[in-house]
This record gives sequence, structure tokens and C-alpha cells, in this order.
Amino acid sequence: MPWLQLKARIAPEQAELLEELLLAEGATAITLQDAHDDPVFEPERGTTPLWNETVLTGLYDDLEGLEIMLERLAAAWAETMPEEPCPVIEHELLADRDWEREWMEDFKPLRMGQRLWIVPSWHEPPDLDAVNLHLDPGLAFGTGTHPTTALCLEWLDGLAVASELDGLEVLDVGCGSGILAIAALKLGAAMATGTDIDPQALQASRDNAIRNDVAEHELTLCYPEQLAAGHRFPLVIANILAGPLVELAPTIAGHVAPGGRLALSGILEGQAEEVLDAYRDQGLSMDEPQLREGWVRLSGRRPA
Ligand SMILES: C[S@@+](CC[C@H](N)C(=O)[O-])C[C@H]1O[C@@H](n2cnc3c(N)ncnc32)[C@H](O)[C@@H]1O
Repeated sequence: MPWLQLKARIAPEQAELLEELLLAEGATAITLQDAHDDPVFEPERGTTPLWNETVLTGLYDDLEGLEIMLERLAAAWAETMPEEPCPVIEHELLADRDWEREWMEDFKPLRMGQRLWIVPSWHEPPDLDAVNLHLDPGLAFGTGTHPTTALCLEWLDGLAVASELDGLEVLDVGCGSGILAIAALKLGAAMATGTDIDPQALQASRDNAIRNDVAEHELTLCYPEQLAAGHRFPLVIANILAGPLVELAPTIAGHVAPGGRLALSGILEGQAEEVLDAYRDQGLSMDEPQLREGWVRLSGRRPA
């Protein structure tokens, strides 16, 4: 059976309204994607980074009445947001495919460093003797396919290979799918705490922890404000974009114990100096940046 797809490019702050309207018209699935890999990193200090434009698509199994549906959408938009013109909504007929399975087929097991494999939960691990992290990202960020995550996973794997992760307590700021916190545990850390501002990320992290037989006492998941300011960790990792990393430098650096290590990711090459300065100002000694596809991972240490 073919599908009808409606698609609009829209400002991120208007996406929620259009999503509601598409759902009200009976969309079977809604997808939100960044239009470009081009985030607005510095919207304003203290606010969550946004992307300039979002691509919103709705999928319908009812192919009849397209014109009427578009008219109803335009009328509902005008009623709710009369001051803004209704976005241009394109339509397309799509041949029948198993959309969910196609996405899953694109996500293959990935090797990170020497020991670690990220294995989609629907795949068999390619190497049973490796450290295999079984992952389903759900609605959260963090599959390992993005360079920012891969740089962090390789850093964790490198520490494990050098036996510098064993028994440590790790903080993962912006845990997303939980990929970094769970990888740290599987590579030898004793305990981990993951924080995120997004409830769906905390849920995905919880699900992935269960999927990987992580015991409840090994992984604490909470909102950032629930973590005690004085709680210091020998290893802190944060993959959350340059703006918030700079903004949160006193808080994030404040969690690094004397002699402890820090890794920061989500930083574009041109932003590395500003982030380095922010963490040097907090008393950390910082290493040479590591670069991948225009993204940078920074690491450093708090003197003992
Ligand atoms: C780029 S994703 C990283 C996910 C995962 N840690 C990884 O490496 O793939 C960034 C995550 O940080 C979260 N986040 C953004 N700002 C945050 C903040 N101020 N404190 C905690 N989490 C934050 C987002 O909700 C998102 O889940």
C-alpha cells in the first residue's frame, strides 16, 4: 500500500504546533529532523541550542482528500497562529516500505576503539569476546554514529585499555541514550551517574541500562539540578554542544575531583578555543583537541 507524505520546512519554535495539526489529521507517524547539520550554538547564554530549521514530515495511509486536508491544516494554522503565514506543505506519494525496519537496517554494529562495540539491540554482536553495548536509542540522541559520541567512546575505550577506568565513578552530563555512561560501566567503571534535561533521554538510558544488565545501584539517572553540587567524580564526560559547555563550565568543572579527568564533546573546530579557555579558567589543565569531521573532543585534568 502506498503512503501519502506531507512535508514542511519550518522554524523549530513552530514545529510543535504543526506536529499537533498533522497528528489531528490522522498522521500515522511524524518525523522531526534538523534541516541542516547547522545548529545555532549561541542562541543566548543559558538557553538550549536550537537548529535554524526543522523538517517535519507526517505519514498518512489515507490517500483520499488531500486537498481538503491541506485546506483544513491551513485554516487550523490561521486560527492558532494568525500572525504567522501557514508553512508551505509539500506532498508526495511514497511506495510501500517497512519504514521502521529500513531505519533499523541503517544502524549497524560499530566498533569503537579496541574493545568496544555498539550493537543495535536487534543485531547479533559481531564479536562475542568484545565489550558489547546493546543499544536502542529510542527518542534520545546517542547511537555512536555521530562523531561527537564516537570521539567520547574512543576516549573511554582508550582509558580502559590503559587500565585507567577500572573501579571509577563516572559522571555523564547530557546522557541522551545513556551510551557513554553504560559504555564506561561495561569497560570497567564501578558506578555512573547520567544527567539530562530531557525526560525521554532519562527513560532511554534506563531502558538501555536494563538491556545491558546494568544493576540499578550502578547507574543513577537524574535531572542536572538533582545532582549535588559538591559531588565530585574522578571522571566526568559531557557531550552537549559548545554554548552550554561554556555556560556550565563552573558546574561541570566543579564535579571533577582533584586528579580527576574530564572529556568534553559536541564542539565545532572553531569553538574549541572558547571552551578550552572556559575550563582553564576553572583550574583544569587541558590537552590538545582531537578532531573528527569538523567536531572536536577536548580532554583535561584537575591537578591533584
Ligand atoms: C549531543 S546529545 C549527547 C548524548 C550522548 N551523551 C552521546 O554522547 O551520544 C546531548 C544531550 O544533552 C542533553 N542536554 C542538553 N543540555 C543539557 C544540560 N544543560 N544538562 C544536561 N543535559 C543536557 C540533551 O537533552 C541531549 O540528550
